[in-house]
Amino acid sequence: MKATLVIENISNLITLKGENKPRTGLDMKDIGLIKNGIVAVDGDKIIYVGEGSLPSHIEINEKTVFVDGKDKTVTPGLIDSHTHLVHGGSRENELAMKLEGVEYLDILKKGGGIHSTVKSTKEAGFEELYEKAKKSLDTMISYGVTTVEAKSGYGIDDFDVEIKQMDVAKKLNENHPVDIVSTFMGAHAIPEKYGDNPDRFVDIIVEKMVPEVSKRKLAKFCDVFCEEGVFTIEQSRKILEAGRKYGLIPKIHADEIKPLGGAELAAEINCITADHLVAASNEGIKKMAEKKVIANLLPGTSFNLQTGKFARAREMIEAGVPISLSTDYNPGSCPTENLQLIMSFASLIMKMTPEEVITAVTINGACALKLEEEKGSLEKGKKADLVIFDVPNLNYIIYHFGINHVEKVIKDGIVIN
Ligand SMILES: N=CN[C@@H](CCC(=O)O)C(=O)O
Ligand SMILES: [Zn+2]
Repeated sequence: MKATLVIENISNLITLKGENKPRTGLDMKDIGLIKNGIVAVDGDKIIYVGEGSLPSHIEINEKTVFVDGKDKTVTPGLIDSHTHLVHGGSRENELAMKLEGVEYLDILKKGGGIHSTVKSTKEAGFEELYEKAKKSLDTMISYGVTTVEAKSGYGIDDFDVEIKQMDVAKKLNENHPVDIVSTFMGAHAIPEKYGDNPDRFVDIIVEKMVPEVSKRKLAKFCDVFCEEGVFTIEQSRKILEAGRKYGLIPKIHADEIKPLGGAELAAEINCITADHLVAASNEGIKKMAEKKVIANLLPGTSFNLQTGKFARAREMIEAGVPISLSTDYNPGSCPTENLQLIMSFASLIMKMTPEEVITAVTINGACALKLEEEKGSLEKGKKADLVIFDVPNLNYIIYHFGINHVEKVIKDGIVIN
């Protein structure tokens, strides 16, 4: 077996090795740490992970690239499994309102918030959206993110705009080193013209949009903003079940602000993830644990919305719910691409340990995107997506917060920076 790339003398090699399934409870602390580790890669795949030097069956030659990992911490490529990557415009105009205490759902009700980004996304051409999202991806990869989920949802009833967003994501996936997984989220807000009859819009999503998205293979997942004043539990169930019928795996924005029962619904219909969950009930948490629905937590959103309320990560972990963590990058409720900052919030505010945090943004993030067979841990046969952090240990990444600790990213076996 020949190695095209070897990362050697790694002071802290965090492999996350283990079963390819969502990690829960104490398993979230088991990060497969190897001191003085070594990783060998052939092309875009890992061929060896171990301690010390390479075994004799791994050949090297003059073309093999060597990277020194002394005093570094190496992890699998980070996975940001909840973003609204492709959108037009920005919403810093909402800051003054937020500082005055106007709530997120009230801004939305008045035709701002998501509706204002719907307008900007409609006005932006394909190239403009592409370049803007590309810039965000460049930032994300510089922070160690090698796989990103991207939702539509700023076209809502304008299906051409929904398709434009997913086409941009598709082209970026082809051209940019970061892997992008698409989610159809036409059910992101009730369009003004359906204000009196939201069920009519639900029917359009179910009867027209979902079959077309599936036919054109534009998305892997289907998502709904299940929230007071947005989509009800019944409407969400209807949309997600229609999605599943057409091969789109269900995800749900659940109990972000009001405890509507989104967590319970996620368990009932076996969503792969329920996201946000700030207001999730005890019963919802219990049911998610039973069904092993991943809680995709987004503490950057709580921080930015200034509600002072964060998802109950500790109770979820103790109940046996698998946790992933994401930025929720979007222009309104969480305008940041920085997943390392989210990792610090998860620990400093939601009291997750550094081990639980790294599990949440690697193997559990991979599970949140159903990519666990190829990503999320450093093991033979998996994709050679790795991050070299210029830090003496894992705790340092979390503790020394707000700056970028990445020294190099390796994507598909290629050293990016
Ligand atoms: N809550 C709904 N959707 C996004 C926000 C989108 C926006 O405000 O533009 C979220 O996950 O936070
Ligand atoms: Zn979201």
